[in-house]
Amino acid sequence: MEHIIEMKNVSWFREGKTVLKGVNWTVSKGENWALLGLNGSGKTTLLNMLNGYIWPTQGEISVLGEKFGEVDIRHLRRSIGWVSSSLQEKLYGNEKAEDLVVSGKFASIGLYEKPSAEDYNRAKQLMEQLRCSHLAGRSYQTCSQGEKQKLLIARALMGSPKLLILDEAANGLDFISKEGLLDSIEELSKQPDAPHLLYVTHHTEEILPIFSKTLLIRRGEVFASGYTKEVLENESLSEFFEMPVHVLWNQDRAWLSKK
Ligand SMILES: Nc1ncnc2c1ncn2[C@@H]1O[C@H](COP(=O)(O)OP(=O)(O)OP(=O)(O)O)[C@@H](O)[C@H]1O
Repeated sequence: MEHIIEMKNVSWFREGKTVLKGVNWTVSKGENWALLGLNGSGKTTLLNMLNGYIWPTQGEISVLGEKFGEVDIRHLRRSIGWVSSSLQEKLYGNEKAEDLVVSGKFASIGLYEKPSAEDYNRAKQLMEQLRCSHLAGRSYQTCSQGEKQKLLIARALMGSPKLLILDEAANGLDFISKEGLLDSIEELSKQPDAPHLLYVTHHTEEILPIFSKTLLIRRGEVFASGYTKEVLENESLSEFFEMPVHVLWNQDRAWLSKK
């Protein structure tokens, strides 16, 4: 498999509206990408498409080397983790943190078996890796937003995905929790068995240096795509936001202000 994601001229029309238009995008093996766009730019639609929940009106999609239309999408989904603050927040309540993490193994294959001691060991390891092992024994609903995000990432990793989508993962987090989560994501990316990461965000400064490539999407079209350092610069971002902005690079992250 050469490409992790390949979209060729992908469009999606709905209710007389063009939601995605002529999207060409290739994620090659070994790359971690950020996806940046304003509200309503088409990010969620794109993610729904990658996961096969919606079908392109035009164009071709391959994910993990499997071409849509020729592959059993439910099978493919087992290899894709999708952590979304808005979607998954509502799903769990009383469950203990470690049970929630362990359940990721079964969620991805859509059946429930009694988890083995080995499964719990793996869950513990993942919680340690994400620096949230102190949450064992706590019920999910009593955890903070930042802690919940880490548990949901650990849960997604339990299914050993090859592609992990982090969808507005730092939404609603305070400064400390956000930086803590970003540190964990950076560490995760350095593990030998790390999945390919796709980090979806509204904020340039959340794009860590591990995301060497960035896709800018605006009004359903690819505005720019390429090396993060080249994409996140004054001229291109001012045009992207249709407002003069200044980018300050600090510790390899792009901090934005109005000019
Ligand atoms: N099923 C649908 N039918 C009609 N229009 C839709 C549908 N789904 C999305 N849209 C429209 O397509 C556009 C893109 O929506 P999408 O949710 O993909 O944006 P987004 O980038 O994820 O936004 P946000 O950052 O606010 O979550 C919006 O204008 C939205 O109203």
